[in-house]
Amino acid sequence: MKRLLWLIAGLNRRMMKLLFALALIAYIACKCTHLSIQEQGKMKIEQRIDEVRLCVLSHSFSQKYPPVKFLSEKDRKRILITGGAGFVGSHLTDKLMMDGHEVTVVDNFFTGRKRNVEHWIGHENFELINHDVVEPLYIEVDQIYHLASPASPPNYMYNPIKTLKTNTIGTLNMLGLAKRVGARLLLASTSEVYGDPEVHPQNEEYWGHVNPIGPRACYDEGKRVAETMCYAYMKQEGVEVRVARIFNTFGSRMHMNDGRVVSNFILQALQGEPLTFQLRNFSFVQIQTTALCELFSSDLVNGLVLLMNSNISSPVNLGNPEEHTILEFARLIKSLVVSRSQIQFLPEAQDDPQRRRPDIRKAKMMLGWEPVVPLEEGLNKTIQYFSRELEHQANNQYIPKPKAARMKKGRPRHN
Ligand SMILES: O=c1ccn([C@@H]2O[C@H](COP(=O)(O)OP(=O)(O)O[C@H]3OC[C@@H](O)[C@H](O)[C@H]3O)[C@@H](O)[C@H]2O)c(=O)[nH]1
Repeated sequence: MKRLLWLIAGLNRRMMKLLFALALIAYIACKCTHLSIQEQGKMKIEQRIDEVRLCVLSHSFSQKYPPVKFLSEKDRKRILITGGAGFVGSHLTDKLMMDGHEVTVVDNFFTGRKRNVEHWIGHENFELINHDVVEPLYIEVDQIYHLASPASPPNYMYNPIKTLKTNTIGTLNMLGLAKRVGARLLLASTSEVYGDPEVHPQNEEYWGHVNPIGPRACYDEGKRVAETMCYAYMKQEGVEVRVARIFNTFGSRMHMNDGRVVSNFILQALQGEPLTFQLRNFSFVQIQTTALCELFSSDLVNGLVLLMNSNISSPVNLGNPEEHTILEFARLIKSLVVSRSQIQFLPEAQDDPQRRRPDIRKAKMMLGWEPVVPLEEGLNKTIQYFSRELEHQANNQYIPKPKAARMKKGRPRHN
């Protein structure tokens, strides 16, 4: 009996050990399975992140940018364009990007628009900064194209104090930057420094005829003092400067509300509105003879790049010397658009220059530059652009109205 009890006890011990071992295995197995579920989950998340990353990367690789030339480190420049999202600035951005440079666009989006440069966003050579040049800027660059300023009369007259600040403090800030980093600065000046000229055509030696207290003075005098600042920095601090005196320019990416004559006429013709022709007196002679010179934007951009990379530090006129009467412009635009719009004669605004035509002999001789785009071709491209813009706006339920040039009165906002 004793033996039997001992045998049972022995068996129980063995059973106990066996059971204990089984429990231990089960516990470990359970733990392991639990860990692997967690790990599997973690792996799954990591896998998902990798997939998304891959998707983003492949998207950015497959994103179509306009073709960009490859430039070696030595030839590739770091270029700042102030006002680079505007009408002229964005075309300049396109050219410099396609030439293979690194371009930083600075714009406060008063008249510039992201849409003008959105096709470069994400490109490794491109950067867009929302910044007002009235505030200092600290970046490393080799060249500065200083274009930031409203350029059309209704826009620069909208807030004259701001226009003055942009052209004075803004230019000082950019010249300070150029001095600090040893960059060359090109100022986008204007034919408006000649005011209402008493000589015709205007060459770069002419000092101008500007009313310092008139409605155009914020821009005219602002640009005149900007030029003065450039030459003070050149003489006193050795900053390399280039000054382009830009005459009337038109082209795609002009703002719908720009208010200059070509964009107004095109928009009015496309919308079947009367073409607003502004005149000092409505005599037959004036209607037939009031003349206009208009440069197409791609010609201007080529001139700006040639000037920047030249050794000419004195001012250079960039404009189209080909004169057409405003009536010719109106008729040509009407026929290209096939529009039934009438021509409406409006009284001329105060201080409008009577006649301006660039003498471009200096640019021809020293830069080998002259306009090459025929008027009709430039107008057709601009008309196509405005048609597309109108379509886009209509899809967004917004019908823009051309701005009646210089008729604006009232107290503008000041900041
Ligand atoms: O709707 C309009 C607008 C303008 N005009 C006339 O067209 C002529 C040109 O006017 P714009 O508004 O196009 O341009 P402005 O010549 O006055 O100024 C321009 O000149 C040089 C550039 O540097 C500047 O960007 C811009 O201010 C003026 O005689 C003006 O009275 C019209 O007949 N109808």
